[in-house]
Amino acid sequence: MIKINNLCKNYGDIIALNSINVSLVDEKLTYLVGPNGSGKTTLIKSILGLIKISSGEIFVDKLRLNGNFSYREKIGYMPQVASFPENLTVEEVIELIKNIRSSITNLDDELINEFNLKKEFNKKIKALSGGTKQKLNAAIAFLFNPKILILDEPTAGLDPISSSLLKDKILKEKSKGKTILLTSHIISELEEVAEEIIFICDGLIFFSGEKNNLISSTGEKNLERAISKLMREKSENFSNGN
Ligand SMILES: Nc1ncnc2c1ncn2[C@@H]1O[C@H](COP(=O)(O)OP(=O)(O)OP(=O)(O)O)[C@@H](O)[C@H]1O
Repeated sequence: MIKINNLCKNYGDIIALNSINVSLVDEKLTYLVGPNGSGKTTLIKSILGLIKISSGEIFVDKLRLNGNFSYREKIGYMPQVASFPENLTVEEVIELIKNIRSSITNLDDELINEFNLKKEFNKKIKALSGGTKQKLNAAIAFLFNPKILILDEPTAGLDPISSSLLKDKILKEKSKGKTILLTSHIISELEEVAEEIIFICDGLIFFSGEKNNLISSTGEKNLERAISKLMREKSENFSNGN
């Protein structure tokens, strides 16, 4: 469904993505993991067409991305930090986005209800707490029933109850056959939901495959320890100049 060939992205002298080749497995939940500054958000933004890639190809449902953004209708995106118009109310923001995507009618307002967002409907965005803004961000990502979900640090800033509600929703959508890509630094929190892992470091992909294969290849007992081991190895290699 999403296939990436030789993707490079430079920001001036910084090589954020260095000839990446990777595919997302359809109907699975892929966990994109790597240290700070490794290229995760750049990869996500490349798939979404939010940045201009330096070279390479990205295919979504066999369609090569070439400046036509209609494919984005298939994707629900939850950015790391949402930027909604500060002077609109929560309800106005939801209505605005519904109007923009008016062709999609089978809306999924489950998270709006689960997060009890209706009680915040009359508040302006600038008056929301960080966690409530994050709940709105999540609710909008799921609202249009997309077949692909891209979630950048989805549980960051959420209290434990809201975080569990969101994890349950992610699992529910996965069981319906959605393809999900998510990032998080809190590995233990999302270990249970992950099936496939992409490990990225310094713009290079060092592992892409099943979670259990990664754990067994490192000889560790869980994903958190396996990823920590990989990160330590990579940082030692870089400091040794390898
Ligand atoms: N707009 C930009 N201009 C210049 N450099 C950028 C820009 N965005 C990202 N970078 C650089 O690209 C590299 C990859 O950044 P990216 O945000 O993709 O990392 P990340 O893995 O998402 O990090 P984090 O886990 O901290 O969110 C970093 O070196 C970063 O400083």
